[in-house]
Amino acid sequence: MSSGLPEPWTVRFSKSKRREYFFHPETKQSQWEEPEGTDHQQLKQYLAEHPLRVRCLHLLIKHRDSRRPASHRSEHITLSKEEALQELAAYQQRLEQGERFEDLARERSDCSSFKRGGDLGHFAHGEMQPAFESVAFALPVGAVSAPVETDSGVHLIKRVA
Ligand SMILES: O=C(O)CN(Cc1ccccc1)C(=O)c1nc(-c2ccccc2)[nH]c1C(=O)O
Repeated sequence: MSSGLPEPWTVRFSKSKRREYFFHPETKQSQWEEPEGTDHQQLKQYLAEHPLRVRCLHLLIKHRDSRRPASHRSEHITLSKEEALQELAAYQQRLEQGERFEDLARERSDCSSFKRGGDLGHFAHGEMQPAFESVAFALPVGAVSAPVETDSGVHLIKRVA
């Protein structure tokens, strides 16, 4: 679907100003106003279907091959990736049985976000590891991912906004 922006303009999210801005990848020009010739209605429709940022919870289980195999739970994580995936599958079942994602993340996540029930807040493209980002942005609001592997470990991701 077209963004309604004249080529090759793109739309990005400014974290500092917490709003979208427009960027021309060739001239490197950026501006707050919609570029000349933008189809405003099409841009609004596009942004409704292609959010510039999402908000997710996640439950991270680290293993011995994680980039930093340590967390608030263990100074030296020796779990294999296989064992971590098996543990994650058990958490998927508990979610399917109705337990709250936040409670399970608080109970088990190796990420420092455990104390916030796994809440990572809002993030835009380019802020998370690629595998994490692509799954997070593809999730419908309210949905939980299948296990996702990153350099940090293995994750379940729930999109909340
Ligand atoms: O990968 C590394 O070298 C170390 N990290 C990165 C990190 C460390 C502390 C805070 C946030 C991210 C982690 O292992 C890590 N990654 C995450 C993470 C990964 C994907 C999405 C959100 C958080 N959390 C943690 C953590 O310890 O708390």
